Amino acid sequence: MIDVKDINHTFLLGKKQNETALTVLKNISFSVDKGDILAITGKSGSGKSTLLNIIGGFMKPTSGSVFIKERNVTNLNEGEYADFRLDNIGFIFQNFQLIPSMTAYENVELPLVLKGLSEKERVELTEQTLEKVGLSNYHHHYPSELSGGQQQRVSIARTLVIEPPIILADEPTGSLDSETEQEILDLITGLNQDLGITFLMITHDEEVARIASKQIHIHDGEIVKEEVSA
Ligand SMILES: Nc1ncnc2c1ncn2[C@@H]1O[C@H](COP(=O)(O)OP(=O)(O)OP(=O)(O)O)[C@@H](O)[C@H]1O
Repeated sequence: MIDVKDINHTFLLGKKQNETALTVLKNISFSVDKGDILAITGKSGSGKSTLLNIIGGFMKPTSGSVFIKERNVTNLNEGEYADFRLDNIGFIFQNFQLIPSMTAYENVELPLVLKGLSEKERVELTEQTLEKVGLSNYHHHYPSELSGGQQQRVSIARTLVIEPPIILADEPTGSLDSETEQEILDLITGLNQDLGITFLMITHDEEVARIASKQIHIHDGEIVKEEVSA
């Protein structure tokens, strides 16, 4: 479903004419099958977020290609990638990235507004999705009126509402306590098993990596270990 082929990435730092090059990804290749949960592990600064940003189309790699559903997405321009994302890729972030001035319901409904769905379709899908994440009674709450775990559920619902086949998650439980972390991991595992959603997840937490079907470990921009769970 996702094929990452020979990705290299170098940042140029400093002023023009006086730049220094920092290579943060070296010859990264791996593939993810439909229904996998892939954990990308590695210490701070190893290049995990850069890799996820490249796969999510927010950055172009210096060289190499990413194929998603057999399409070479590295060649897409910004607008084309935005359309591709809306149909194929959801995102979950450590700090939830909800819009504070919108209620839980409005946050979840937003991608459907962007997709141009009718109000009737939006109501149905938004209500169903909030129910799937266990937040039927929280439609009118603003993010500041919700716990961290509830906010992450809203952010998962916001991504789920467009029914993406793939979800990219950057430390999805990084700011939650261990009990809440387990609830969110159960939700992710359930979505993977029940809806067949493929997850790519950055984590430095062994507990989180444990739910993965496959793990790649990055050190200084290189894959140094690849493991498939039994
Ligand atoms: N926009 C940028 N410009 C220059 N250097 C960058 C940029 N983004 C990241 N880097 C550098 O690239 C390296 C890899 O960063 P990256 O954020 O991918 O690591 P990470 O493994 O996700 O770290 P963390 O776990 O702390 O989030 C770091 O040395 C970082 O300083």
